[in-house]
Amino acid sequence: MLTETITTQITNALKAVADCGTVTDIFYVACGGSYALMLPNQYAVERESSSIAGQALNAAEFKARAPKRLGKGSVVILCSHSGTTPETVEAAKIARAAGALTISLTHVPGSPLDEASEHTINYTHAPMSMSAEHSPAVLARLTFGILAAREGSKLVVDIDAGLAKIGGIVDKAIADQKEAIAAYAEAHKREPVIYTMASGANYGPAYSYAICIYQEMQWIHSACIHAGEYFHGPFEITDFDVPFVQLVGVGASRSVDERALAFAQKYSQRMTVLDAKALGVDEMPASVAEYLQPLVFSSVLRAYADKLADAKGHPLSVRRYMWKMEY
Ligand SMILES: N[C@@H]1[C@@H](O)[C@H](O)[C@@H](COP(=O)(O)O)O[C@@H]1O
Repeated sequence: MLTETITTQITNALKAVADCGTVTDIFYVACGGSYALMLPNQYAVERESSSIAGQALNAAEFKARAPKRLGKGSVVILCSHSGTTPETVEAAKIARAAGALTISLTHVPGSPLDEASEHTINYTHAPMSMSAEHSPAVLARLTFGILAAREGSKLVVDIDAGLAKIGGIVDKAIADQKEAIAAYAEAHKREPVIYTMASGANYGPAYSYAICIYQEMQWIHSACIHAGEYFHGPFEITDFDVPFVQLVGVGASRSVDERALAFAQKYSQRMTVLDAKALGVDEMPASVAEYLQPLVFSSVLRAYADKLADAKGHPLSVRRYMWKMEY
């Protein structure tokens, strides 16, 4: 059941996009886990739009890079869960000053990001579940809503149909994976290093898992390896005892994932493989499954993270520096 507020907020933001004289660029700007949510949207714009360029940038990089194309023809979509990350708030101010239309996602109404942006969407937050009102779903609705408004794309209809099913798909996938999740947590609770690997739209959730779950929340050394880049450096660290979590997606980049998996499985005995097909992603319309699969992966991966945190006795909420030290 969609709440009136979130749908109205999205509708109002999309109306503003439709009313713009021209839209040549969408900049997706955020930090950390919120930035990772943007990456599948950049991917979708690159795959589907003939007239709009999509670019996802860390908010500090957005300020430093000062894209020359930023201006009246730009829509800048920002996200900060807390609404307080200074780089993201400043990016909203920079975007507005440049004449861009700013649309922000935050969980906290009245937060500095909310105040700094023309349009705000206050999404639902409930890890290990998914709905059309969770932040990555809101981003997909915005991205495909913009493509509908500016280019007449019909895919937003399929996005809505996919999102109507996504809660059930995620619940079933997590239930089906219960034993695999428990086995993974036991087998990895003392690992000092775990790599993640993915490509295409799934690079975002794999990146988020490496930096937010392993590094930030579990203090495990990690890096996210792009499956296509694996053969151009990273594969040299592969060994029988080196653990990887690999996401194998549906859609255009699946062959990139499969090539990396075939090699990694030959030399590592520590591969944890999550295949979108086994997670029920194919139940969504084929036209958009590759754009919505990150929502399934991120929810299932969160279930893996929760169990690992339990097995390690290291709660996901513990930080040494974040929100405690000056940075
Ligand atoms: N895992 C994320 C971090 O990566 C991020 O830096 C921080 C602030 O993010 P936000 O701007 O979304 O509040 O929150 C979370 O802990």
